[in-house]
Amino acid sequence: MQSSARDYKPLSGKVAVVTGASCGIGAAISRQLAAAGAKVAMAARRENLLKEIQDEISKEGGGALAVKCDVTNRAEVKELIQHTESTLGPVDILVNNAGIWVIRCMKNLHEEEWDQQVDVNIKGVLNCIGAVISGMCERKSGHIVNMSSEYGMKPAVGFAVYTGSKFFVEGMSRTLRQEVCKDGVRVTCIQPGDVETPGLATTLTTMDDEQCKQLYTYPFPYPVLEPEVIAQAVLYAVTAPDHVAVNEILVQPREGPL
Ligand SMILES: NC(=O)C1=CN([C@@H]2O[C@H](COP(=O)(O)OP(=O)(O)OC[C@H]3O[C@@H](n4cnc5c(N)ncnc54)[C@H](OP(=O)(O)O)[C@@H]3O)[C@@H](O)[C@H]2O)C=CC1
Ligand SMILES: CC(=O)[C@H](N)C(=O)O
Repeated sequence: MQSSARDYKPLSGKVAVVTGASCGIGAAISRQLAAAGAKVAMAARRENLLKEIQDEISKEGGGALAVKCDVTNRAEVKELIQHTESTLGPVDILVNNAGIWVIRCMKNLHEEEWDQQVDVNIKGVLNCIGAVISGMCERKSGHIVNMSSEYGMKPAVGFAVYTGSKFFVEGMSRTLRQEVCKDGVRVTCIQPGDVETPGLATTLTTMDDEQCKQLYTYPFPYPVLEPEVIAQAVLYAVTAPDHVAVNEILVQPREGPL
């Protein structure tokens, strides 16, 4: 291969923000966007983990910025975007990846867990979109990638509030897409099935709900997805030609279809 083709970076000159970038899927997305040439602002609460990934990306010759940010805090999200834009430039790509879940049936009331999932998975996504959407529309260019789930399309015992939050992400994204498509802005939902991440391992190994324990085993009886597979899906969507909208990508383990 000629060196010019080998060195081609499809996201060169682009600025991306990835939330929930300190581990799991968000870390993989940050690495792949940076490898594709984007300058990536990585947001999460655990700054030490973000800094480690930032160093790793820098050593590979990429550009990354670690920003401590809790997506449930609207003021912090606005600061995240302001800091990114003053340091790296206007945001071209927002990846709303931060998300949490608790595996517990609703009848075993833990209302504070419901609030936490709504705060991160719904309000956190809205906070981030709110901080970038008008700028994208003014610039007539932008891409919002929302991390949904296969559970944004089907029920799952023990995941009621989580599935509700991902159904919200799906519905909101469809309408937002219609509102901003003529402003040059694209909205993509990624719908992963089970992905091997710290979040998945922790929630499945610590769940104490008896009904759920009968249903879910860990490790899985078949190979699940690596975070890099989901990062590739994001990369595919954000590198499509400008007039092409990759609106949804459902990626599941072969043995775990809908
Ligand atoms: N793993 C899976 O099987 C699947 C995951 N998904 C979705 O993918 C996304 C990532 O999941 P996954 O990588 O597995 O999860 P992990 O639990 O492994 O990672 C979650 C990430 O979100 C961050 N985060 C959590 N709360 C906040 C907050 N309040 N503010 C900012 N960042 C936050 C965490 O960082 P920190 O703690 O440092 O803040 C961490 O970086 C989620 O939206 C999830 O719903 C969808 C389908 C399947
Ligand atoms: C969080 C999960 O456990 C999950 N499999 C999903 O979102 O699809």
